Amino acid sequence: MPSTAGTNPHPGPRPGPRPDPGPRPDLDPDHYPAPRPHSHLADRPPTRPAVRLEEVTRVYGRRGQGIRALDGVSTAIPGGGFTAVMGPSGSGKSTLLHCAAGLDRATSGRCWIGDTELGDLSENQLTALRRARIGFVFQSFNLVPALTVRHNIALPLRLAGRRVGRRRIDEMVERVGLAGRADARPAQLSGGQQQRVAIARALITDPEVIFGDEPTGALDTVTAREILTLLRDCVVDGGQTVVMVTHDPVAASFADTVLFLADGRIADRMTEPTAERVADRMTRLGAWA
Ligand SMILES: Nc1ncnc2c1ncn2[C@@H]1O[C@H](COP(=O)(O)OP(=O)(O)OP(=O)(O)O)[C@@H](O)[C@H]1O
Repeated sequence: MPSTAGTNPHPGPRPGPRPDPGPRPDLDPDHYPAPRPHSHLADRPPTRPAVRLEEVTRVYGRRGQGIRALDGVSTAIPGGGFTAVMGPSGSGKSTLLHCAAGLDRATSGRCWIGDTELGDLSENQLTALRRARIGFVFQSFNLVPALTVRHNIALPLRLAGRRVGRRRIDEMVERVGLAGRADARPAQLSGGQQQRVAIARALITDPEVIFGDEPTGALDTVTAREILTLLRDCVVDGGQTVVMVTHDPVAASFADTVLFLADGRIADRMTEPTAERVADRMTRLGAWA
């Protein structure tokens, strides 16, 4: 999906009323229809947080003297919801994702997946937790080129020493819309199909949380919408929790909640987002100045 950064007609905050810039083609609902209504959470009883951060800081550099990428972030992400994380470049989105997912250690503060505090875990325990309870989807797909679709999807089960049931893999292949392509290798698939494999691989262990770092960043608009719909289906139909970093307001509009980061802090939180409201909030954060 092309970033909206280069086409934003409202560069940076400015004093006084803004002139009407006319419609943004990338936010035109006919061009890019809105996702399903954000109503499914309202029908459910409140769930315990799937991910929780308490006063988390992450400072890069020697002896904590360097860049403060996260600066006292506290948030609870509900289970069974779709949360997008947005913010200007360098605001700490990836760092937040990495700390929350146990790919990086916070400098101070505490992070939980469910009831498990990550700071209490050894490296081996953290690796085991990631394999069993977390799925990842990246912008660059990160598939193993030599392995078929089926074997890529089965990989997390093999790494965790779990049984690989052929029927389960085939069901997963079908669920992500790749029936008939199970024996293909990644190079024989389109970008969107490769991301479907990556999502199936993330889902195969039935993880508590799927973290996505710009999962649609390398895809065209139509394919991105298909992938976002698939992720949303994981939440609405599968009861999964998805946390996704994105730069794209339209992608964020597929989420139930958007967290906005600025300078390593949570600057705002929006429920039932629309692309227009998200774009407006990002503009006011100075994201596209
Ligand atoms: N390994 C690292 N070493 C030093 N500084 C880092 C490291 N990783 C990130 N940073 C710095 O931490 C800050 C936050 O980076 P981060 O990648 O989390 O931001 P981001 O919001 O994801 O940015 P982008 O949207 O550009 O991907 C930035 O100033 C970045 O330069």
